[in-house]
Amino acid sequence: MSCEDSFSSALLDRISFNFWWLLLPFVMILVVAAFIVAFVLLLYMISPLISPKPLKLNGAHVVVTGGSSGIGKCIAMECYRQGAFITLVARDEHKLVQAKKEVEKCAINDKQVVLCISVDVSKDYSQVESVIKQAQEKLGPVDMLVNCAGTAISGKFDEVEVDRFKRLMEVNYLGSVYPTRAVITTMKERRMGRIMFVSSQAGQIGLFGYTTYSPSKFALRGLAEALQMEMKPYNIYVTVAYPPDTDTPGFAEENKSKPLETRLISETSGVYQPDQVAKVVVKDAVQGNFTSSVGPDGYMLSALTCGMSPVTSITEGLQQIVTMGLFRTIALFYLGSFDSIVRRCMIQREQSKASDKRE
Ligand SMILES: NC(=O)C1=CN([C@@H]2O[C@H](COP(=O)(O)OP(=O)(O)OC[C@H]3O[C@@H](n4cnc5c(N)ncnc54)[C@H](OP(=O)(O)O)[C@@H]3O)[C@@H](O)[C@H]2O)C=CC1
Ligand SMILES: CCCCCCCCCCCCCCCC(=O)[C@@H](N)CO
Repeated sequence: MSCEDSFSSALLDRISFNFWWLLLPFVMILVVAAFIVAFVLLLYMISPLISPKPLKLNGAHVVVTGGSSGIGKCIAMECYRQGAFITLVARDEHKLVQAKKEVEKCAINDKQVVLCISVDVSKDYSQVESVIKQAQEKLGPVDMLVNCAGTAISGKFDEVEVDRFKRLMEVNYLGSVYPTRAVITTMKERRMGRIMFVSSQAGQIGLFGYTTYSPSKFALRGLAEALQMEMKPYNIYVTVAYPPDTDTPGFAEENKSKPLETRLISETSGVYQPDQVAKVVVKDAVQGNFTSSVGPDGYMLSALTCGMSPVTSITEGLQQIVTMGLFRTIALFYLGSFDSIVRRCMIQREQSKASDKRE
């Protein structure tokens, strides 16, 4: 190799070496950009998980529709025990007066007041609006609205009277829309508030015998999700409660005409006491949790059916991510057992029909 050759190859090495160094700033920019993107993504993931500030029930005005009986009455009592002022809304005045006495027994100071208002929440919006106005004039703006007025009917799809489908949508769905509409403007102005919708486990799964009832409870979830997205910037938090079978006058009434299949399937989840249910759902609403469920089956159902519903804590989000597949596996077994209940009931009925004919 000549002297000249070795000189030019050294020069070439130098040039290529410098070329790589030239890339370094670009690489650094890329790394920084990647970090920024990852950070922004993380912020996006975390931002819906930030928990709201809990509502102080002491001195707050809580309106409970369906507050004269069952779950609603227990919710009113639970809030009263925490120092709230209560408006009970229902139709029957006699039941309202009785409930007022029971709620008053839970007082923790002598300033607390229970107001009763008799109105049908499902019929006329202007009526609902005017009674809410009355309540606000007496006890101040509503801090929390609990939509608990509702009825359950069970029966086979082709045996339920046709007008019941409309009636249940009126009571359970519109009966929650109207009071919510009546309180929301003031809540938006005050940049605070809580709205609770009392759905049901039958608002998470459609079961035999609930073709009238389930849709009216599923509807509440759609309303709640859309409303929550609109209301979050105003610091208003929406909660959907999904109680299991609960020992109330309404439940006793429903049981009188419940198909055997519905009874057997529902037994999977057991019967709870209304004060147990009230404690859980009030706590969730105060914390601003979007979903409120009761009992282990309730917990599994809520994780399984979370879909695109809002999350209110990091643990809730993580639990959903981790448990969903497992719960779906468990759910397949439940679904299998429900199918077999339905099949067995049908075979039994056909056998007893056949033996009746023979006699
Ligand atoms: N008990 C259970 O197993 C479960 C119940 N739920 C839901 O919880 C809620 C309460 O149930 P529960 O406590 O058992 O029921 P109850 O029948 O014991 O109480 C229902 C309450 O709602 C009121 N109400 C009914 N219709 C209207 C109306 N049109 N306008 C105003 N008030 C009305 C009733 O008073 P009045 O009749 O005087 O108007 C009563 O205060 C319902 O929405 C129900 O679907 C959910 C899951 C399980
Ligand atoms: C992992 C998956 C777990 C699945 C568990 C399924 C349990 C099903 C039980 C359904 C009970 C229906 C309650 C209806 C209550 C109601 O709203 C009426 N009683 C009103 O009066």
